[in-house]
Amino acid sequence: MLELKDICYEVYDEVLDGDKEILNHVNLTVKDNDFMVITGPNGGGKSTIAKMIMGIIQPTKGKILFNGEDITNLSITERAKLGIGFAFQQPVRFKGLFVFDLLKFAAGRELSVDEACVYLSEVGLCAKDYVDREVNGSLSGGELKRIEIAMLMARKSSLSVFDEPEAGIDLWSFKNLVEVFQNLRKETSGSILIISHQERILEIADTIAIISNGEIREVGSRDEMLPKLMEDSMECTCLKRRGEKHE
Ligand SMILES: Nc1ncnc2c1ncn2[C@@H]1O[C@H](COP(=O)(O)OP(=O)(O)OP(=O)(O)O)[C@@H](O)[C@H]1O
Repeated sequence: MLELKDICYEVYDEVLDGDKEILNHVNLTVKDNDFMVITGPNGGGKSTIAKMIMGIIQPTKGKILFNGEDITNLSITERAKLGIGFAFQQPVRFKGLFVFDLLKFAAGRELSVDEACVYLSEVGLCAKDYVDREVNGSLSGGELKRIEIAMLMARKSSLSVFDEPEAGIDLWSFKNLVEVFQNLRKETSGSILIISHQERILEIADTIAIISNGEIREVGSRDEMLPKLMEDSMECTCLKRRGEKHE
């Protein structure tokens, strides 16, 4: 499905007055129908990988293959057409558009209001209050985040990438969010890649990858990786345990 091959990413850093290495020879494979969670300490390079998969930034070195096709130089739109969907850590506001329009565009087909309402309800929004809302500054960060997740549900991408879906979601709704991902997995035939620090999201993964300092440290099955992460979380703060606040 998705292969990152020897990916490096460098940016010019004014403070250093030189190149700063953000990703260092990253190799990672997301298999068909895999539910992978990438985790690791802040600043490790997780969002950078997500942005690279979507085509928002280009690697300095290396290749990205999607179903065997080299997509390294394809635009965001071209990748979306191939079936890669992305939910941002900080969702974008689209002034002048309404929630229903966004869901319809995301689905890429005719969508009834009833269907749109099902997606909104699934992400814990009272559908009748939101379907006609404009996607402007009046929506809170948490509301936008949920609308974005509903968009990916409507899109049914063959690869759905979520960057910290828990950010801005209150603890009350978080349990539902975990259920949303479990349902998404049951209902879609594609792969899911989630960037997360949350234990409860890691618990529903098939595969867990750990990245720190721009390098993949370890990749393995949930059963293999969770005990190690739990041990590490006693020593560091990279993993948020049950009941901890999501920021
Ligand atoms: N354009 C850039 N210029 C300079 N530094 C950058 C740039 N993009 C990313 N970085 C740095 O690269 C590192 C990795 O950033 P990234 O956002 O990928 O981390 P992350 O693992 O997603 O962190 P978090 O868990 O806090 O969201 C950080 O130290 C960040 O400051």
